[in-house]
Amino acid sequence: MNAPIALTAARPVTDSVVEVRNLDKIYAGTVQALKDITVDFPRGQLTSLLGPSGCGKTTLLKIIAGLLPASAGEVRVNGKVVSGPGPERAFVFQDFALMPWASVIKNVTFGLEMRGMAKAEREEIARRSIARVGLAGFENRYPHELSGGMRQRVGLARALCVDADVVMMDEPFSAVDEQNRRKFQEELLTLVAQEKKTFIFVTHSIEEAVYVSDRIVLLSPRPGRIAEIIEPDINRDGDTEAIRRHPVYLDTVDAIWYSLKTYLD
Ligand SMILES: Nc1ncnc2c1ncn2[C@@H]1O[C@H](COP(=O)(O)OP(=O)(O)OP(=O)(O)O)[C@@H](O)[C@H]1O
Repeated sequence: MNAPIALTAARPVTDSVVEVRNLDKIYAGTVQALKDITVDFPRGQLTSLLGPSGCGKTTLLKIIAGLLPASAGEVRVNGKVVSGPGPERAFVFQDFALMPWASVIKNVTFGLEMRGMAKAEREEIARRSIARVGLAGFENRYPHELSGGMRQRVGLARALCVDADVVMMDEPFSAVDEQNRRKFQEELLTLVAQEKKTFIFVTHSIEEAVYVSDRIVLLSPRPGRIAEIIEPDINRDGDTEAIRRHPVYLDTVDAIWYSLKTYLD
């Protein structure tokens, strides 16, 4: 079988927020999760990390977040070497990591409270970000009173309210049903356009990556290496529903599937 189309190769990055250089990760001295990863994340864009299960997507994201040390190589954010978490980076966890005993607003203000911000100011900021993710009116509810999709929004509101340059999301839509997943993907596009932040998004769904990403970093199976970097040439300014029927969307999904399939054969 021939590849359906050539993938649109990425252009060189001129303004990167995050620079990853020659990164290796070896767990417990034996499991090589990542090998010689060098990649740039352009400012204001959404970049997806895509690849088969176990290829090191979460590992790479956590190293960029400063939650996990690299075994070799380095990450720079706005030119500064990462040695731990920092206020310019926010992380949305796969399970949203909400505090079950705390209300929505308390969960959202947590990061600001850690920074020592006064209560009135942090609550005002939190209310704004809760509204931005469509949860106005739910400030005093508790996580167990919310659906999976709403909990996901709380996790996102918490990441937005710390006003980080870089928002990292680890499979944020994996716990919601297909209909909500589509809705969130559309909302994410609006958010990326409005927020002018740099988003790094982990997914193992090819369709999702092509739908939401300006740039897709395709990783090979473990040890994860950069297989390809793709920039789907899709205009995302207009009707978000139309993207899924766009010939470039369909061809790019096919071409990535073909590319990943070579690893499975
Ligand atoms: N703490 C750990 N100790 C040892 N090995 C680990 C550890 N964490 C992850 N690994 C291994 O490293 C590899 C990469 O894991 P990682 O979770 O980054 O992959 P992933 O691409 O995010 O996977 P998935 O799509 O299934 O979430 C896997 O083989 C995993 O088993």
